[in-house]
Amino acid sequence: MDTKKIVEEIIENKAEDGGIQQVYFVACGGSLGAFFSANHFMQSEAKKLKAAAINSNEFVHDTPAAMGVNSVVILCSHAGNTPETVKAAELAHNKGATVIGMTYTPGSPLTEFCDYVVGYKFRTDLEMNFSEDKALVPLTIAVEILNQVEGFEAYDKYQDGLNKIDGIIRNAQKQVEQRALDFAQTYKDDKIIYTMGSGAGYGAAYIQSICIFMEMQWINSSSIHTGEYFHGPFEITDLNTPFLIQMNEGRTRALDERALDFLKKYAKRYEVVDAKELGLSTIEAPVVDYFNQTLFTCVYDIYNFALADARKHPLSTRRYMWKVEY
Ligand SMILES: O=P(O)(O)OC[C@H]1O[C@](O)(CO)[C@@H](O)[C@@H]1O
Repeated sequence: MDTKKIVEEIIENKAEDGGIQQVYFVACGGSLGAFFSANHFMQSEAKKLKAAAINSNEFVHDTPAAMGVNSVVILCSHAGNTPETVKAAELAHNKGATVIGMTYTPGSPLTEFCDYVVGYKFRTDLEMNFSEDKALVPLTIAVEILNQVEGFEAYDKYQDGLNKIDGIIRNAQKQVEQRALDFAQTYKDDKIIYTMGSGAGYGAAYIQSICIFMEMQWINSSSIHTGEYFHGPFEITDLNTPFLIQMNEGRTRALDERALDFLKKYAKRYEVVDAKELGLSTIEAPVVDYFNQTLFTCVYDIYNFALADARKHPLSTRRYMWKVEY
């Protein structure tokens, strides 16, 4: 069933109970980060609908009081077997919420408690169109929910963006090929790399920090919000500390520019990934913000393969994950 029909059916089923009032995005790690732009979209654009992105275990132990028959709970687990995400799905199901499960693994344990199961493509899928990316699938669901519940004026502009994003990302990936190799050579021996970002693109910086630098490369990191940078983190800026700063195209670009101006003055080792320079501006202004995350994540792929190669540390290396009890 396509997204539009799924949302129509959910609205019909909830019509007598007060309709959809809340949307919760629930997952762990990279799958939670993939929800950030969809959640940001809801929080920015909705006048009545409430939305939150919540770690699965927090959702289980500190369940929002409003969660129930008027909620749509969208969960994501790539493997579909992260225990706390499966538990969160079961809890949402038992409370009467409509449960949408996103997984890359059909038939995985997560799907047992889902009213709808939605797939997505992963960036290693050679045949993929980037509009089916893990961050864009929940965003498309969110756009559909908002449009059908409250109306969303830029709905057609969003569909146009979906049609354009694949070409934009393919060009951008080519554009950064040499830069990624240079980055890998420059930073391969660093023990710490901070990431910086803001707004609807922030999820890419978050994933890059926790899943790539920390999990897959064992490099210390933290994602710093460019607006928050001036309220603490900027004190660690010096000529040696590396930063990867992403520049959004859209409403929060001013925050990123302010942080970059400071880096230009007081830092020396920073890499700039700029959505405007990478061609995102062909997507129309009212919706362009929401495409930053997928562009950055897919461009980081090129950097990450180069870095892993230069460091001789494959992205699949783990010490604890899936190996010990946790
Ligand atoms: O529930 P999922 O999406 O399979 O996630 C499992 C793991 O994969 C990651 O998203 C990336 O390896 C981790 O952050 C997470 O712990």
